[in-house]
Amino acid sequence: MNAGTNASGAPGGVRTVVVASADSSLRARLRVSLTGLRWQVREANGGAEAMAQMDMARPEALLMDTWLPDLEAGEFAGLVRSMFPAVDLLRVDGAAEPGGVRSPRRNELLHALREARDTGGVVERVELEEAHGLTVVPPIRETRVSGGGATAGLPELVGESMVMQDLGMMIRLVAPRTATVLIEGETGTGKEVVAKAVHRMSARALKSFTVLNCAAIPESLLEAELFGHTRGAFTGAVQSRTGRIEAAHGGTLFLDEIGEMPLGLQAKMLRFLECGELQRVGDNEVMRVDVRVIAATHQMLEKRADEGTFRLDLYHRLAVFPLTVPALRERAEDIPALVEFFLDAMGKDAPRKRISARAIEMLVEYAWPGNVRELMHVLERGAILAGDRQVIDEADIRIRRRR
Ligand SMILES: Nc1ncnc2c1ncn2[C@@H]1O[C@H](COP(=O)(O)OP(=O)(O)OP(=O)(O)O)[C@@H](O)[C@H]1O
Repeated sequence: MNAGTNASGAPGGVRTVVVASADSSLRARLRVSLTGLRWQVREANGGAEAMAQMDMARPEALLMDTWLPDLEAGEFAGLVRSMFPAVDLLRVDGAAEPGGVRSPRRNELLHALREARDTGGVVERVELEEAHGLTVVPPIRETRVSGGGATAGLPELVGESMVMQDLGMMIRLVAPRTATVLIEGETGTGKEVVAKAVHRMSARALKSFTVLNCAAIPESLLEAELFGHTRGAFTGAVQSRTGRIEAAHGGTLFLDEIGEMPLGLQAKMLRFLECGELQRVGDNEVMRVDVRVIAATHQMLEKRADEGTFRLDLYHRLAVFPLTVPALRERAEDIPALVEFFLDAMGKDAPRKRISARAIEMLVEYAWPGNVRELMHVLERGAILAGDRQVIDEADIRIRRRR
């Protein structure tokens, strides 16, 4: 990211402003006023899109609505402050976010805001909505919301702990962009769930989500599996084959256990990530494909890179936007919600079971080395052990060791 710069990327020194609002008529009015004042306007209908615009356009100022559909406004403002400290951040109600820089042309921005309001702006919009019983734009909330907060819109990711809310917010920020994502976390924490969520919330959502587990394929076959091969390229290659990268064209490729990729193949992967070009094994022809890569690892890749067992350049290329999925023991408060989620899921095939308070206590106290996957299996086993009883109790919970 081009964090911390406000040098306008626009030609000829034209100043750029990003307008972040879900209200298209407000954006249109602001565009008219600001263009008249010789500002180049970049519009965004939510926080994630605004971050992408800021990254590309390096604006001098950001005008943000007091409510955004995807990110809590106070949190969004905090993120902008930390990533783009030199940007003048103003709310559309004319209030400046405290503590930030002031654009030399702040007065022009305030003038444009006033004009936009006078021509059917914020105040009238609220009045109109109230009069018609429509949703009223809520005031800016500076505190973190729980239950429907940052993980709202991510139904596949159960958990409302702070760490999961932070993760939810990062997912929503990166999803609409093309950046490569590296997901780190212990085994069973939900790295694949996170990768799918990034894909689902991206513009590629209707295209394929292709998974390749680098640890599950023998080293000798991995290159051909990823890049494809021509007929006769190697012994046993009786016909040509499309690789997973090519097959994922237009969509997302999820490379699980990327740390297991052999060093030689890492160089080829880096070339692909840098220029989007690939060659099938045994082929001279170069193909261009458009694939977003999301990689995951349970290993400390940076440490592996320092030790020389993983290419440092590939690590940096993958980790353009790193996401860390927290271990379950770091968010034990999510366990009751996860338990209900899994009991609901199991209740689709068999009578839905409940769980006793003491059993929940045991689950909350346990350290979960296998994370969410282990929790799911412990519950499945508990449900079987409970037999005809409707309630899973302490005796049905078989866990290997306590904290
Ligand atoms: N936050 C979550 N909410 C609901 N289900 C989850 C969550 N996290 C993980 N799961 C479930 O737990 C199981 C393991 O998740 P997943 O396969 O994504 O983990 P992983 O980190 O990719 O594992 P590995 O390191 O073994 O590849 C899956 O069945 C997944 O659906």
